Amino acid sequence: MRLDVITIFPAYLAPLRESLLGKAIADGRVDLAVHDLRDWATDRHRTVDDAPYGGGPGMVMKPDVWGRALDAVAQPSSTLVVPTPAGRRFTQPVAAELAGCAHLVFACGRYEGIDQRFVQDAASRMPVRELSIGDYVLAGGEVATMVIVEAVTRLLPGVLGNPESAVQDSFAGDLADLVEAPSYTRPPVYRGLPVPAVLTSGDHAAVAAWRAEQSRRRTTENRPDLLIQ
Ligand SMILES: Nc1nc2cc(Br)ccc2s1
Repeated sequence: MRLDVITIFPAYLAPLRESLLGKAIADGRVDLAVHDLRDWATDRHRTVDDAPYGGGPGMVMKPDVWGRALDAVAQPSSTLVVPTPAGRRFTQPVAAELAGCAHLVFACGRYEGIDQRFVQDAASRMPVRELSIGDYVLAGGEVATMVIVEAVTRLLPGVLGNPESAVQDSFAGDLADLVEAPSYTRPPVYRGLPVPAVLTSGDHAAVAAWRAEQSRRRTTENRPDLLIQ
């Protein structure tokens, strides 16, 4: 998979080269390039924004600068991902879908967002996914891009140390609409708190049943919205 990220704060994306994704890049499983949007600005001030038509607070990012940037990195197999609070919800199934893409281009908006004509024009020549990572507003799309990139690339073959982990994730595979059961490891007693006895019983069927019940209990307590579908 190739990832191109376009942003006015390239340094913000530095953490993507750490940990699992950093190893996937070193192993050649993922190609990552981060680009400074201002490289495609045409004036000496490298301007990327302007006042909003129709009035209102803040500034809007210019479509022409974004259009030139996308033209420079796009390939026939590209999918454009635009993190935005106004987008469709980014979920584990969406992460799995994006993990099947050959090339993802991330457009990190700032200010009041990107002129919609950039998205409209891009959609005439490639798949475009406007995605929300949650019902809150960040200062820009960079953090949302890192969330999406991590959720997607951990699903790629060979990136996760133990691919079984992805099957037992919350919201995925066996737990499609449930959160995962709580996890425990040594010591057997921590500050007077023992590990649930079933987990040291050696009875795999009992452990599986207990975990399924714990997933249902936790989902009911923390995410009842997942049960109404
Ligand atoms: N939750 C999110 N907030 C924002 C803000 C901007 Br500005 C750009 C993208 C996103 S995604």
